[in-house]
Amino acid sequence: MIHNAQLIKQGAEAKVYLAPFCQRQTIIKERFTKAYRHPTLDKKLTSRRVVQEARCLSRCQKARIDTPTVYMVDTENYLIYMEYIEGYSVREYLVTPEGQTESAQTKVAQEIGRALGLMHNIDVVHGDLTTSNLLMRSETGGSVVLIDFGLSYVSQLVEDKAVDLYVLERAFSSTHPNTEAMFEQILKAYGESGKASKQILKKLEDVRMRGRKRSMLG
Ligand SMILES: Nc1ncnc2c1ncn2[C@@H]1O[C@H](COP(=O)(O)OP(=O)(O)OP(=O)(O)O)[C@@H](O)[C@H]1O
Repeated sequence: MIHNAQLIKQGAEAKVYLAPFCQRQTIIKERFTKAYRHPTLDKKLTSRRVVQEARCLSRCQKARIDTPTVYMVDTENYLIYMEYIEGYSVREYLVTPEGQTESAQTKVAQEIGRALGLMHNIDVVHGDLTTSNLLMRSETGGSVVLIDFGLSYVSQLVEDKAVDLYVLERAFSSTHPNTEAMFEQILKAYGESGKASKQILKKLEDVRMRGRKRSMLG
């Protein structure tokens, strides 16, 4: 690992470091290999996931969706070097109500909805939308950046995109009480910026219904 790297998150699947690289602070995400898998298969699967994550990040960036710029991919060591976003997460923003105005919250919701609409337009499904995976750039006064494409993939399916939104809705309702109105604003902005967004929002109603049935059945 790079000299002076500081571990900032140790997850179940990856370690995330902050380290100087080419004279700037850089995020280095390192995926683990799994000891229980056959070594050859494991190498293949782990490097495939690294490539998939980097590809989805680059695909978003090409479409001008604010995501960390990928500087380098090292498939031998399962590393992605990417831009460090100085800022805070939407989760942190929402749990610190001081200084939050209604209009500022509306702006954040509109940016999230727009970013998700654009991402789904290019058929990227994030796969793990939570308020921790939405960062706000300090530099620009809090514009929204999408991060953690570790579970992302390319799909044209309306169902996959609706489930993506549903995952975020559940994250909002379980982590942030009284944010139903904000989530509605996210969906409104999403509806205005996505190509097939009306169809996807319709599908979201079915996905919600299934979710409710499942929780009723326990
Ligand atoms: N580009 C970035 N800029 C700033 N902070 C970042 C960046 N990427 C990740 N982080 C920080 O590191 C944390 C963990 O990163 P990430 O969510 O990508 O990893 P993970 O959840 O462990 O990975 P995965 O879900 O792919 O297994 C984030 O919540 C965020 O705080």
